[in-house]
Amino acid sequence: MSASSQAAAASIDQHTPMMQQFLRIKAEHPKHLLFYRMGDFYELFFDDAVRAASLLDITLTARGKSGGEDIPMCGVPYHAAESYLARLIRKGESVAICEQVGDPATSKGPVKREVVRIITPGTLSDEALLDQSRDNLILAIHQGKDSIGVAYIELSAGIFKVLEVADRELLAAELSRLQPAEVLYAQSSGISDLVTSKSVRELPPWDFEPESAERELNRHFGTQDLAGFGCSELTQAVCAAGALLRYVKDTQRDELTHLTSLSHEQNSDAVLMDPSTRRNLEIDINLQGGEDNTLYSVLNTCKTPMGARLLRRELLRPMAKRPAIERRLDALSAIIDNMRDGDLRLALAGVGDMDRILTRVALRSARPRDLTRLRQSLHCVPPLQQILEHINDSVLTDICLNLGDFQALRDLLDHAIIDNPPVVIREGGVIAPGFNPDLDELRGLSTQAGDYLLELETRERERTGISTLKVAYNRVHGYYIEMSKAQAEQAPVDYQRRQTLKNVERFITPELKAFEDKALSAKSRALALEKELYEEILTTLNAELLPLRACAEALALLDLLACLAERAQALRLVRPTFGNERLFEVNQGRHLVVEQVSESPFIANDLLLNNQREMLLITGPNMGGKSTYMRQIALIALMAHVGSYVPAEAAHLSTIDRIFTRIGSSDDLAGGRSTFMVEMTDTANILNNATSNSLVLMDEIGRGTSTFDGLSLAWATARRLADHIHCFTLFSTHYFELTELPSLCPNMINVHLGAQEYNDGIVFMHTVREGAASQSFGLQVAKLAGLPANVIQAAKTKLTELEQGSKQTKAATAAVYQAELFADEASDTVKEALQQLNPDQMTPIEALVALSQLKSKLVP
Ligand SMILES: Nc1ncnc2c1ncn2[C@@H]1O[C@H](COP(=O)(O)OP(=O)(O)OP(=O)(O)O)[C@@H](O)[C@H]1O
Repeated sequence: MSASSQAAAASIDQHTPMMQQFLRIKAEHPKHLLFYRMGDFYELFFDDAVRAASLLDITLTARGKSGGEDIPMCGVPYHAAESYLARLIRKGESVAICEQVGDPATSKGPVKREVVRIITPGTLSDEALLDQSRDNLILAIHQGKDSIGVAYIELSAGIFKVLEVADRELLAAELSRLQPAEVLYAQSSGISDLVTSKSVRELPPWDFEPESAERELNRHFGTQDLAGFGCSELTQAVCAAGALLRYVKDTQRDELTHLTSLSHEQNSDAVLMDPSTRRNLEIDINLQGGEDNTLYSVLNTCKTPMGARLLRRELLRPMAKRPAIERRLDALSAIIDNMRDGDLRLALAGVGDMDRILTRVALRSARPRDLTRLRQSLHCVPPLQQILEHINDSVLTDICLNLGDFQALRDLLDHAIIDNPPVVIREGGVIAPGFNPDLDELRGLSTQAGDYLLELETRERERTGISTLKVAYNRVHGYYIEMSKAQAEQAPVDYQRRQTLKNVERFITPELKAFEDKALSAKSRALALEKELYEEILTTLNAELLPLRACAEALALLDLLACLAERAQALRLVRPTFGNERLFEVNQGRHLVVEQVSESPFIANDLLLNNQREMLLITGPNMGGKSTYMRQIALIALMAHVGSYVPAEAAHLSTIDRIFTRIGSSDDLAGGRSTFMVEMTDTANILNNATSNSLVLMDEIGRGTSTFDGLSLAWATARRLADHIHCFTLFSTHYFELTELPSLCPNMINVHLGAQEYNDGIVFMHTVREGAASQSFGLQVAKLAGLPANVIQAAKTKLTELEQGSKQTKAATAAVYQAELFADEASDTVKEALQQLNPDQMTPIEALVALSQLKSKLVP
């Protein structure tokens, strides 16, 4: 039996009143670690203590007894709680923060305590707990009959969105894009296998009930129905959104007024990519799971964390609609043509993480330094507007408008908050002098105290004749007059003993006591007033939350555009053009990431895909550059759809709806799928879902199984894509048999990556040329890789043997084919005779004789 169940079993009355209070509160939060505030510590008891002590590697002790057993306990200091919380949350735990809310002075029994907030991995807003480079989402899923509803909230940025997907595949794609920190779904809804987040919560099914979900959302937004958000038809998504909103409100113990709207993410607005495509293209995470050498790492030079997070979001969900893409491209061109990216970036450098600061303002947990960073960000606005006013572009004009005019707020923050305030308001010293006359007066009393105390000290030294006498102050005992033990006997009669230490005695006099009362009350009144003023400033900011939020969004977008403009120039990128005709033409395209990391110069290559050339069959030696070429094409398409310039001399394309990739082979052992199974699942997904507007990359499919099986599967897949789906496809293969396909399918074209033999070795040209490769160079590449010479020699001998065998197999296949032609009439003797023939070892005369003998058997 666990410790807390033991406690529960033991009658609650057997516990101390404090422990009774703890158990009552804990019973309401069985799934959270309860941080129970006791003075300067948060303490944890029973199972919570055992769990937290092991997760945090802190000492587990005991406090009191329950049912005769010690009660396990551990604690963390209140002032350092954040770092402990961060560690627990990173491990997927949720923590209920229970504070003392009553006044200890007037409380009978234990002081009143309440859970004021529940911190869960998906509902973070504290700066110390958040990773500034990525969104932190909480997401809810509701499985309906025909579709799956998804809702997610990014609390720290005030984002609330819904979407619906048709099936589990698309749900997996969205989960891999959004990477939620916490996921909610209804018990036994059958989707748990798709969710990989560390923190998942199963809620009772009735939390997702449609009517109450709609009511909850309408009440929150003050709306009659959800049509204004374009969500009235989205039953499943609304169920998910209702459950999600209720959960987040419950954990935050807040009305979340900063979540001001709900928006519908339409699938048709975005270029969709499934999880393996995102992984294969190494968009923001490389194949090893790190962040370096990814498209995001090469493109991200944003000046603000908001801009960087927006860039990541956009790369994972590029735009699918041409007008939206072109608006973005126009804005980018306008910045580049006016050469203003440098100025913009300079001005943006002072902008802080305003998005997240505003959420803390809304939740009233903003700290003094949040306000100074907000002030600094608002000061960056006018110079940015000045730059933007000179550029003629509709997106930039909108940004300029949305940046807003916050003169009054700027002035308020300038006057209200000192330059470098302390971290927290608790000890005061945050509100600037001159902001509030009452505060100045109260503070004056404390400051004048310094002069008064000096004067008192001189006076008392003279009166007592003790020249080493000191007047001082400490937090526990207040003001005192101190002298050595030996001198204490000369203390006047009005000196009352306050504290005795080893070598000194401390006294208080009636005069000093009267002063202390006045000074201390001035100090505490000043502190109370300061807190009041701080709250008022938060209220003033909250009244402007909507325009401030719009300003933060505009800053993020501007940062993104300035970053893309800077990258376009630094990396020699070009503006892509979009047309209505199906086309994908690239002149001298490059792979940005390979180009950055490679020491040798990158060889640029062309591409042409159109209605007549829908599929490229790519052959060439290992290491020739097939995968690089295919990925570079997909990345160019992706960047163009983000509205970015692309690495090429020119690029003309039409919009695409999805990018699919079947690249490389990795086992999914955890998911119980072998390499070949993963390969075939990916292929099935492509064949089932690709449309004529999709871009498909197929890298060497079929290599995970036996040659004939693999060849047949690759053959049939290529034909399906070219004959029926008509998507733009890049299909690389080592099966030379496939290079015959273009003679059957006119929309397929052979291209190859060049290589040349040189002194028994190989030189890769990395250039893409029309036509099929003539040989595979496998052994040369193996030699290059350092395979021992004797192994290479043995492989050569075997290769010759196999090539011989293959010729015979081909001849035998032809013979069988012939036999089948005559199958109806052919007697068993003919079949037998055919099987015994070995055309490779026959002279022409022997062949002729055999032929005439066969004929005589068939046609007597
Ligand atoms: N266009 C290029 N310019 C310069 N270097 C390149 C180019 N393309 C590829 N490379 C280099 O060649 C290496 C091999 O490329 P890649 O993996 O694309 O070959 P591959 O043909 O797909 O090989 P395999 O068939 O073994 O999978 C890359 O790591 C890169 O360093």
